[in-house]
Amino acid sequence: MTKTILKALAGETQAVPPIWMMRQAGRYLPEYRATRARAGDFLSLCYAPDLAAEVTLQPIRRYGFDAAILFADILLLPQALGADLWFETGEGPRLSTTTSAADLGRLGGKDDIHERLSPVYETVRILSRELPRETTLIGFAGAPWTVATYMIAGRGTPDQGPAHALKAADRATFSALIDLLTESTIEYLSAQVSAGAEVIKLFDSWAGSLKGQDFTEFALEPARRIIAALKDRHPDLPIIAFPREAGERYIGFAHATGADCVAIDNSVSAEWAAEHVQKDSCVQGNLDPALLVSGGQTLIEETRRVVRAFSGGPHIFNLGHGITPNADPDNVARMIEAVRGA
Ligand SMILES: Cc1c2[nH]c(c1CCC(=O)O)Cc1[nH]c(c(CCC(=O)O)c1C)Cc1[nH]c(c(CCC(=O)O)c1C)Cc1[nH]c(c(C)c1CCC(=O)O)C2
Repeated sequence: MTKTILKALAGETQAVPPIWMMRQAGRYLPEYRATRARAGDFLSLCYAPDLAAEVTLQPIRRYGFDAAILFADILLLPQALGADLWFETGEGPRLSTTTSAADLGRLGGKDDIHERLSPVYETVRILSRELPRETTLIGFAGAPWTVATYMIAGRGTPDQGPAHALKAADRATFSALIDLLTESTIEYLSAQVSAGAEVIKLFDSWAGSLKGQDFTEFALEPARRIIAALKDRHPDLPIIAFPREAGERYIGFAHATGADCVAIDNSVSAEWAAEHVQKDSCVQGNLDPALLVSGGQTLIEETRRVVRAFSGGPHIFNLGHGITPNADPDNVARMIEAVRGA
């Protein structure tokens, strides 16, 4: 039996699309909040393999999703390279900033990351033993540009201003940081695959703020390098790329990078993505996560609309971005019913 997610990634059109959800292990679930309280804080949860595996399994038990995504965070990699990382309650991540050649020189190299990240690999090993046979295990990392935006600013920013400023002022240092992240991401993801991850997803959450040649150089090209290196080491590995809010640049992204699937945010319509993106590859997406807060008949109709729009080709049902903490867990069940019963 081939798993439904792997069939979609191999290009198969299925009558009922497989389904999972970005941030499916998260604060909207009471059982997640309880395990997180046991761990103490978010980073302790990421580095405790038994508890990280437990929260990964919670949405699988509750909803029977077709895929589980490793519980970790894209900012563990900069921490493994030597950046300080902490989370301010209610505000989000904080990091020591990397904005000069001297800062870059203080970071470790691509082969120095594994000791710090070994608990993540252990989480993957536990999950590959404990997941149901039909469930696919997805590993992930942030794409170099997105991770760099946090390292340069030391926090999340609405417009990635500090990263754009460094790119303009000191392109050599900026490019060296992107290169270090590209090389380290290859090692990190390859270790996840060796530990048992069956699919890899590359999150470029801020790809949409790169325009023109910058998009080519800092979103497309690093993704291409990471995907080529991973497929060289693990020839059958399927890879999902998520250049969020890439708009027109979604077109041809799979072909140019070698990705097997492109995840689509909800700033474009499913009908547009079916016509322009799904013709080249599997697509994943793109229900508006806000519908899981508001629910009602609109949630059911929009869910059916996404399924219908993508029904002519390979499709993995998902949201356009992560589910939010204020979403209603019952709405998730209603959405799944609308996909599977549609
Ligand atoms: C930009 C980014 C980050 N992390 C991630 C991204 C890329 C995807 C995206 O755009 O959402 C990716 C991520 N973060 C998390 C996962 C786990 C797997 C999943 O369920 O999808 C994944 C794949 C757990 C998490 N990562 C985080 C949480 C919430 C932490 C908590 O429990 O308090 C979770 C479940 C924290 C986090 N981590 C990050 C931020 C900005 C925040 C704070 C925002 C928030 O609080 O929601 C960085």
